[in-house]
Amino acid sequence: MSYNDNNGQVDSMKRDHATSFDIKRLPDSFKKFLLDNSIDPQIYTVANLPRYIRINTHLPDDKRPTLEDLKSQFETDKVYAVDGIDNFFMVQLEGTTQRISDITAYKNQAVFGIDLSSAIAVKALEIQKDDQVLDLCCAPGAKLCMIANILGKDGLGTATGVDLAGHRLATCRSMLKKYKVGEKVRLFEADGTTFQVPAPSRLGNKMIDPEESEQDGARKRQKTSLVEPFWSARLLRHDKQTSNTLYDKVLVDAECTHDGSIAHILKYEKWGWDAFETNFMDPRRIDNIAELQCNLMKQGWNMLKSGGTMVYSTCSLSIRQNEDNVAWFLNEYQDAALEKIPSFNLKPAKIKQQQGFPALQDKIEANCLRFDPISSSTSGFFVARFVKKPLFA
Ligand SMILES: C[S@@+](CC[C@H](N)C(=O)[O-])C[C@H]1O[C@@H](n2cnc3c(N)ncnc32)[C@H](O)[C@@H]1O
Repeated sequence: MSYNDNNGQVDSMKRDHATSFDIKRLPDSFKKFLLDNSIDPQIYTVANLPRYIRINTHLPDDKRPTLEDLKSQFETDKVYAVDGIDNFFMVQLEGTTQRISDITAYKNQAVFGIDLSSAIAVKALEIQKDDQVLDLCCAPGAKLCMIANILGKDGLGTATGVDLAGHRLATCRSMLKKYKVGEKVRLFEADGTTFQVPAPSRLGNKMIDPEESEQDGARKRQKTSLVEPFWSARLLRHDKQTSNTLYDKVLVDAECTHDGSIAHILKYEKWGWDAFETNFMDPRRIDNIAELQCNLMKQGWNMLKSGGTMVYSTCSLSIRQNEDNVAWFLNEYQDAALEKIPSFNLKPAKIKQQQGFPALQDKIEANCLRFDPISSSTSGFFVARFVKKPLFA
């Protein structure tokens, strides 16, 4: 492992990978899935990946742990600030008995765990304090907490989280409350492929969109029926859903086969691979997931302002759910421009070859990011960022 610890910042993520899992134990259908997607099965043998935490910046400065506090609480010097992502730290836990949940900063809600690849997806939204942000698949909510944290307490920015699963949204609500970051957040239990609630028009007694007049609102109020939120912060509770306002930023962190989440896949060792095959490897299930992802991207785009940014991400490493979907989207939406995303200290994996639109391959390779345990020492993750251009500029 080589780190430059001069000022506590990560210089290089090169590390020796310990192995813990015999890939011969993976079921045949999954091995075929990996082969079809040119995914190296060795990624499932990588153990002791670094862990990542974000400081809860809703807390006042004197309640936030410093790098030295974190080293002392983790009982290791191997804690590093991630260069380029404020308030974000990597910790190498092997050799210590501590877990993230053991440290005082975690117990005081001063830090939360979130993988660096996920943080890069949130960072790619380039959230500003007045942004209206839509998170179309928000539960259980680590990215939504980070979004709320970046929006901060000043400004007119809000976050709207949507998820189909009520029980997962309940976890999300608990997280927002636990970290006390939900004062400008609302949640909807809804299908993201048809979700049409506009960005809120008011934050408490402040107008978010000054061009939206009361009269317009009253006229539209007669036509629209209110979609009841699953949960809403007090400041957003009386939104009449009558604005015409679309969102500045949309995150589509789509439902996927989760094959990039090594910890998730290895749980099936205990649960039984049969359940994994039924849940994820059935070809009809994979077709349906890819179609769902395209429909989520479509609706995310419909709800995005001109000039706005949409980030698409999955924790799958399959071509079908990543490069193929990006190519499909670029071909479908002439107003979509793919933008390069900084990878910070991480060394991304190679972008795979999609089949549908060969002319778009160079653009996808130049702009999208793939992460995996071997290349980047993170969970498997894919991120693409689109900006909505004016159609007839
Ligand atoms: C990868 S997880 C999202 C993780 C989340 N962004 C986070 O950071 O914790 C995908 C989520 O999509 C939700 N989902 C599945 N189908 C959906 C749909 N049609 N509309 C909205 N959410 C959906 C699932 O319930 C699941 O919570």
